[in-house]
Amino acid sequence: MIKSCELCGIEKPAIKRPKTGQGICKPCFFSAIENEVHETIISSNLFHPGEKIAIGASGGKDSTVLIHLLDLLNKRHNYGIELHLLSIDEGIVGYRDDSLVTVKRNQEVYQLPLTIVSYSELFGWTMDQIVKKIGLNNNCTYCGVFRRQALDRGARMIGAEKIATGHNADDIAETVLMNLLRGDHFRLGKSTDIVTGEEGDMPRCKPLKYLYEKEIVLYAHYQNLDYFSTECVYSPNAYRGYAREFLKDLERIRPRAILDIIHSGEMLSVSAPAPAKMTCERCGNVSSNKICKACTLLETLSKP
Ligand SMILES: Nc1ncnc2c1ncn2[C@@H]1O[C@H](COP(=O)(O)OP(=O)(O)OP(=O)(O)O)[C@@H](O)[C@H]1O
Repeated sequence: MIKSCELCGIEKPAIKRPKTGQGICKPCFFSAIENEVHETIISSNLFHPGEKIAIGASGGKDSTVLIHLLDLLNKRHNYGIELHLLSIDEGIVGYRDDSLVTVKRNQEVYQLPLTIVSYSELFGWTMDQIVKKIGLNNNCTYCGVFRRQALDRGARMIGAEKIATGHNADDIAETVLMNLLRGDHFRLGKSTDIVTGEEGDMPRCKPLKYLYEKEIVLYAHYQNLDYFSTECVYSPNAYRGYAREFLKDLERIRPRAILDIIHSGEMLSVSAPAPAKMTCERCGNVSSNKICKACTLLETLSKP
């Protein structure tokens, strides 16, 4: 006898759901993903009517699924939010220029406004130039610090109230593991927050916080979404790579491990007070010190 979908009991199962192991049909899989993200948005009170949300659009699978879901759920459930795509061009030839072409195609599909800001216009350096100058050792640090500030400045430019990024459950569980291994108890406490930066003027939220990477890939595939799937041409973050491999091994044995790590992270309290937010004396952007990390890195680049 052919088994039917474990959710509706009618259709033929087409997918073994990575998160639960259930054999389900495509329509039930789509509903499960869409309802889970809606539930996350509502239970965490992520959006308010009239808000402009800048979606960090990199052209990759996560942010492409994020664009698709926010557009769909905003219409389906009348959130009353205005969506605006925001892409950061780090200046990596053969990687970001190609992924931005994908973002532009999606802008047409979803008919959403798109703003692109580049490292070169904001900082006077492209990542290609930075790598030429400093090599492949510390380049991810520069890229991460600059991207954080570029997203903030881009979102302010377009008049957004909040940034939404495509960070998924795997990304968050990896970050919990990395902070645990580093003994970084302050970041450990913050790493599972669904909204961060509320103390500053540009909060960030992660509506895909509970979605597994494998399910995002399946959703994008079965919905025929247009995304760019090449890895960055520069060396990946090695430490995160180890955490990722470990997490994948755990997931193979016990798929719930990803959610359990997130829940453990959520339960760990932070004993240290958050560093006070200041304004960088040099560039005027948000900082935890007198001079922000981006300006400090720019200073090192300007040295011969
Ligand atoms: N160049 C960029 N421009 C705009 N947003 C970005 C950019 N890079 C990353 N982001 C945002 O940060 C999120 C996490 O980025 P990360 O580098 O971890 O990429 P990822 O996990 O491969 O995500 P994606 O599949 O969306 O590229 C992305 O989903 C996106 O919302």
